[in-house]
Amino acid sequence: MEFSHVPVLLNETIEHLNLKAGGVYVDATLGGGGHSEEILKRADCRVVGLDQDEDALNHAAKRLAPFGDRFIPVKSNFRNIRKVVYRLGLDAVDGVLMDLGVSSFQLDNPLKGFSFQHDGPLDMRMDPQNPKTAADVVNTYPEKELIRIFYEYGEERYAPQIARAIVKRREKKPFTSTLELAEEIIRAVPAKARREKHPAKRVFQAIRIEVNDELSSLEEGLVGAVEVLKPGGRIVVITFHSLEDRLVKNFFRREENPCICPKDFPMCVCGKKPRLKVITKKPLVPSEEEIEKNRRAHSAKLRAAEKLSFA
Ligand SMILES: C[S@@+](CC[C@H](N)C(=O)[O-])C[C@H]1O[C@@H](n2cnc3c(N)ncnc32)[C@H](O)[C@@H]1O
Repeated sequence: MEFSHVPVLLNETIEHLNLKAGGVYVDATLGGGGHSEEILKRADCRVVGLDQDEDALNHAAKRLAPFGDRFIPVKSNFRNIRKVVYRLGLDAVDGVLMDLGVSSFQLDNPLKGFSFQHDGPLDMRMDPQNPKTAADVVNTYPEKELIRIFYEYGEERYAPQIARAIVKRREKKPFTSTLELAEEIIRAVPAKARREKHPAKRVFQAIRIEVNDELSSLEEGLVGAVEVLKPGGRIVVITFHSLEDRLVKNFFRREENPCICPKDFPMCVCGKKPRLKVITKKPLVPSEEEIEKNRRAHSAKLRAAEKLSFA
């Protein structure tokens, strides 16, 4: 299968990473290697590229082979960024990029089971070694738990109706394919909801987040990223839905202003010191021109922050 993924907010990412010759940058979501390639072209630096999907990693390693030992591929979840950096014998790095979610390659490959439009196995694992698949979630989670996931991770208003329909149907025959599930979701929502976005979009997002434990990975990855950054180093995060964006925004805010003392205290006694300065007070979004060329970019938001010198 052809690997095609157009990097989102490419110039904005490069600009906010503030690249310098001799620097070391972690691309924590290597994917097709588009962002990494541009980083390697724009500065005489090194890139450590992480992905939990071995197919993505192998493809990107081939694409970036011309850069020789300036590119270091590592199969890992970015929640382990600290371990990866220290194992490579590095004390700290100059920048970290996270371009979240799945790549077009993963979405368009029916065998990975991410798409509600192409039929494939109910899988959705970015890392095939992860024991939990989408089929496990859909066929074994209690109804209450499905409702919670659809509400929390999909912000799906028809969560109870969809969860009920899934549980009723699986009692007769467990779900095995993406289209079976998508069709059941379509039947479960009221007719007016079928006219809006594809009714399965939010539920598929929710199941994908659950299968890959995406929000905890992100939280842990952000903590690790701040720790491995050198003073003055930058972290750039591109998100694709409001849950991720809120998590990043709140994390950056807490790191910029961590004091937990009551507001009426004359001075800080909690001792918590800021570690980041937020560079993007509002998130950057793609231009209309970029969205026209690449539909996938339409929900992207970029936030960047810099590690403080005394952190
Ligand atoms: C949106 S794509 C990145 C595309 C890339 N920036 C490019 O230009 O081609 C996201 C990639 O990150 C990987 N990924 C997502 N979450 C991850 C995590 N927690 N740890 C490691 N890799 C992750 C996915 O497998 C996918 O290949």
